[in-house]
Amino acid sequence: MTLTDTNASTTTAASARGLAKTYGRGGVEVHALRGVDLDLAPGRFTAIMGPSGSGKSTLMHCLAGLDQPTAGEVTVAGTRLEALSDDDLTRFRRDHVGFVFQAFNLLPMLTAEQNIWLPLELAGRTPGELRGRFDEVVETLGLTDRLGHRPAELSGGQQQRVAIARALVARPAIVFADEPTGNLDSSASAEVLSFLRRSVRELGQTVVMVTHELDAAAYADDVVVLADGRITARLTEPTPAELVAALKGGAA
Ligand SMILES: Nc1ncnc2c1ncn2[C@@H]1O[C@H](COP(=O)(O)OP(=O)(O)OP(=O)(O)O)[C@@H](O)[C@H]1O
Repeated sequence: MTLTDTNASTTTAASARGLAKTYGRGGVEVHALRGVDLDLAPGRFTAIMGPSGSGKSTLMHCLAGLDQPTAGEVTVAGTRLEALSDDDLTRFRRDHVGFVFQAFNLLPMLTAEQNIWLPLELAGRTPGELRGRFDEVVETLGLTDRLGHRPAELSGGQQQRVAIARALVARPAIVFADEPTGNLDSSASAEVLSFLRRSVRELGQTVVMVTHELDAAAYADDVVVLADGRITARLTEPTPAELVAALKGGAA
């Protein structure tokens, strides 16, 4: 296995214990998470699935340090997030967490290569130390001959691959992908998912993806199913039938 983050805990890339998140107060409380325990092993591709409103985004945001849980603990790359100040948390996310969103969020006036380097430049890191990693990521994502193109000159799938390269280049302990194929047609989705899969297999990257799509979840090693703020199933390389049964809340 090629683990790429030296700070990562040897057993989990990220974990949650007793995670709860309640929005609002008084008579209008919404219990988005109701006690979630989860361990995400390094070098694996995990899909988080469940009905609309089941807590998928809230779980991802708490794991990524973008939202604070009401109760419970989150550990990423061996660091307890609740122990960090706001500034330290921002720095921690920048150095250890990668994000891929449904909207590609590329800057239109920059080339693919400039978009990939931008977060590192903003963080004051020099390309020198990461040149080899850049080449490896670009090769894995099939972008070598697209680096000089601006986003408007790339297909949707290629733009999302640039966004994934941008998330991977700093060697994050974990990459969170929120509906990464939500804006893509089915062939571009398949292309993006297979490259995401390659980044797990070939670069040892840990990836967590929220998705509604059964086809997308089929690329993952592990699937976590949420319903009403609780984990109702954890499946490893499920068959489509097992996945459908778990999503319906029945026994697989
Ligand atoms: N900022 C907020 N304020 C109040 N309630 C919220 C807030 N964010 C989420 N919720 C509520 O928490 C619950 C879980 O929301 P969450 O977005 O995590 O679900 P989800 O599974 O990601 O849904 P979807 O698949 O529709 O994106 C929902 O009932 C939602 O309305």
